[in-house]
Amino acid sequence: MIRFIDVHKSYRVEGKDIPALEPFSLEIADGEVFGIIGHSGAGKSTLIRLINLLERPSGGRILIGNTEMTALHDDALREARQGIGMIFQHFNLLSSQTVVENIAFPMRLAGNKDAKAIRARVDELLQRVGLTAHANKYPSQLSGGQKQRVGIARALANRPSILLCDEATSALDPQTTASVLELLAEINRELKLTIVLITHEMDVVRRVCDRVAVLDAGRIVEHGTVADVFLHPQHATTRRFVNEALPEEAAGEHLPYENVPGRILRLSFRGEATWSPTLGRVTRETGVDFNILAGRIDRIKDLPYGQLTLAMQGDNVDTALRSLREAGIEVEELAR
Ligand SMILES: Nc1ncnc2c1ncn2[C@@H]1O[C@H](COP(=O)(O)OP(=O)(O)OP(=O)(O)O)[C@@H](O)[C@H]1O
Repeated sequence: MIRFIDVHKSYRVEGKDIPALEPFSLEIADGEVFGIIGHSGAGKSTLIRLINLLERPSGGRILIGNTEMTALHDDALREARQGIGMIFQHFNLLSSQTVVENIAFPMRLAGNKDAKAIRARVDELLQRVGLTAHANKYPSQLSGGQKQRVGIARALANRPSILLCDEATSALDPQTTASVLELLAEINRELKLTIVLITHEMDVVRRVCDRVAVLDAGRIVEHGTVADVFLHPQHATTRRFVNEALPEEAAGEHLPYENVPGRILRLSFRGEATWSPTLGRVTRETGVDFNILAGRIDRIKDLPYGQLTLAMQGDNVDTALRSLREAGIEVEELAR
């Protein structure tokens, strides 16, 4: 578990303390993929760099497991950092070194002198990230997606339990982004390591994260499971991010309802409820009529979900809504 306890951070600029992160406490569980989303300048890089103490907090404590990171210095800190891998937006590879040498680098840095063992580990990592055929190339001979795969292999070299991803897909096209996110999800599943990623794209959060925190001007304004935050965003900033990831019409938020007869409802289905014919059953049983105004079916990580905006009419609408809720469908009334 990564724990931030009453942490805050200011930068000293020209003799003045400029706050970058307001005091916050946060827990990130072992084995989860945790996303931090925010606009430029919100404090994402600062927050993620606090975890491995690339930035020291101005106050508060940061713990990883039972180790208080904020109490460590020098050798102890260097050792603790070996348990934390990091990948970057611009990859940060050594341009004069081959793929193999780049991946071997952190093992050498950690004092490993067994060339055979290092090479065996590099080969294993090359296979994991799908770059075996590119082992002897230099970074300039690789595509952006391949460079990030080298970054991932290098970050995994010393078998960390935490992987930090600093805008790892921001420089990649959508298709390459999807394949790198799929690789991160696979690593999380198979190696059970904790992944903390920062991004300004809700779609990245939707594809791989279990939970998310929304940062706005140095404050965590909302956090929770991705499904909760995605389907019921509370804060204006979160709503903007969600709407960027979805065509707004699909959520049915701003349709001209005035001329539509009936009560305007938004139904959200999660998991198994997405596939079961509950709406048909309930409307048959209660004799209500409905008219679909907007809708979508998608996935949040591995969870299928659907949202339908509809107008419902009839004498038994309240009974129908009760039955839908009992069947695990969330019902919001948008207008009546
Ligand atoms: N080394 C520094 N010295 C002074 N101020 C800094 C420093 N690093 C960051 N800041 C300031 O702290 C605030 C948060 O910056 P941070 O880089 O953490 O945001 P971010 O959300 O990662 O933004 P971006 O997506 O643009 O990288 C900003 O106002 C920034 O100008």
